[in-house]
Amino acid sequence: MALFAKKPNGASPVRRLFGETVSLRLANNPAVKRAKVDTAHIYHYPDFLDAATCTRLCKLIDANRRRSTVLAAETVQEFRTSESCDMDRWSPEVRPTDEAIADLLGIDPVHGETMQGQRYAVGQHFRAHFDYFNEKQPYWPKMIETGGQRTWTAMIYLNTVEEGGATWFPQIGIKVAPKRGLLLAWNNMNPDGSRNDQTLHEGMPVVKGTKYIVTKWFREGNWIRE
Ligand SMILES: O=C(O)CCC(=O)C(=O)O
Ligand SMILES: [Fe+2]
Repeated sequence: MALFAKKPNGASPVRRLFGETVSLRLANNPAVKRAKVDTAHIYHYPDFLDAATCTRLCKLIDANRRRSTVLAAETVQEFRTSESCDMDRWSPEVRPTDEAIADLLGIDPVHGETMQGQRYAVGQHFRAHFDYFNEKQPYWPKMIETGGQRTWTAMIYLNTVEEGGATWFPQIGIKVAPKRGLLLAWNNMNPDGSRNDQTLHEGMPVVKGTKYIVTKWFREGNWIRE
């Protein structure tokens, strides 16, 4: 059985299994609530991260930020206007949070990409996009080498934004306002392991204040190589 599916909609047993096992684990965690939609698996965990850790991670992002990028480079200027930084998983400041996210989801940390910190100033945004990869794009062979398709996304809001900056899922009508310590996680796949286009989402422009988040994407294969 090929690990990386060739079917047009991307359905695969590996992707299906990630959906099932992680959903089951989250459903059995009393601190976690599932959003009331049928067409995607989206979960909230309020106060997942304590205030002191949130503040430390914000400072780390401030110290290391650079202009954010996207894979389809031609649209970068207006598409994702935030600043980002890679959060070194082996650093003592990052590692406990990085591993706590993987543990919450029950995913072996080797599947997790390097966690990304993001900072949005007033007016900055991340336009509607999918976190899963488009397997028809020229970048896909490179993604196979680094662990294949993205399955789950987990993000944590590191501060409460005065106004704006919500994460909006326009297809399913969910808007999540940034709240310090809140973790949001969703499966980018359907239950059969195909790509779920209902997971389209946007980081809306910040209206007042600054927004800090960390995002962690999990791959179907190994991101970390021996
Ligand atoms: O900023 C947000 O609310 C969304 C961020 C996002 O979609 C991502 O990092 O993939
Ligand atoms: Fe995203």
